[in-house]
Amino acid sequence: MNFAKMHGLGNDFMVLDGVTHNVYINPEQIRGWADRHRGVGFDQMLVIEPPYDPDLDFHYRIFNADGSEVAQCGNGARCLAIFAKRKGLTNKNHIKVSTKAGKMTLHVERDGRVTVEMGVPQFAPDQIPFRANKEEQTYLLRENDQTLMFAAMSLGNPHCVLEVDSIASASVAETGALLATHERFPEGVNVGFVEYLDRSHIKLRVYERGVGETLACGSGACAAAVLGMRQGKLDEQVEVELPGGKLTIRWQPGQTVRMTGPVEYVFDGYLKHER
Ligand SMILES: N[C@H](CCC[C@H](N)C(=O)O)C(=O)O
Repeated sequence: MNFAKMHGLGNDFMVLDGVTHNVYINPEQIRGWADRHRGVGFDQMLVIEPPYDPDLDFHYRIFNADGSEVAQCGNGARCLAIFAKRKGLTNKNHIKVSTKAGKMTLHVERDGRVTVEMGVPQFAPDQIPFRANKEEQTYLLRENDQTLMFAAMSLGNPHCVLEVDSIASASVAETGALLATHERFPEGVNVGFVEYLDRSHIKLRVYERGVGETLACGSGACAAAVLGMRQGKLDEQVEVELPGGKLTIRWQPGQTVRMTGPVEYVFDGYLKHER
């Protein structure tokens, strides 16, 4: 089975062509291939498939390293656009795809970066989903001997974002693991830690559901920017500095979030794969 290894700011992917071939995978295989010592090694697996809808170009499926299937991956969407063009699956520069979350458009820019229309953010607790009595700008959660304050939303996948004075000293692993599996997030959650530099620049680290901390999280960058804008702390275009590099996020209330960033195509691989 052929695959491509790609990344967006170090958030790395094993990409499979499910358009030209039938791809048969299961969670146990995904976990094995995700292993960075015994397998290929990746944060997520992406599978591009034929569209379900005639006015779309492709459908795409996303699997975390733990084998869980999810509905949104911003860095992955950028890589998918470049993969589809490199493999000759399309010659378009504006590619319409669907995921479990809905429809997105991928715009391949002249400089090789890709802009993704990520969809309209959802803030209602039952849309995230997050167990809360009503929608708030920020929520408080008491756990052990600490009180955590965060904002929360969905972009087809759930995000909560905590403001910290310095992301360098943020307890990403501990607090990330605690929130990512907390009962008040019945489907889990991606946990962002944001440091505000000014009204158009933030620093961000993300503990991803189903993976752990990654070098970058596209939907997490969108969530941190949108939640900051919504709290009046950020302007409508924000540069998000992640450990792996920078993304540009643009949003206005009621509109789709737009994320722009780079893509790297690292290598083509082949896996001897018995079904
Ligand atoms: N871990 C995420 C999926 C991948 C998101 C991230 N890699 C991105 O670039 O958006 C989740 O379980 O919702």
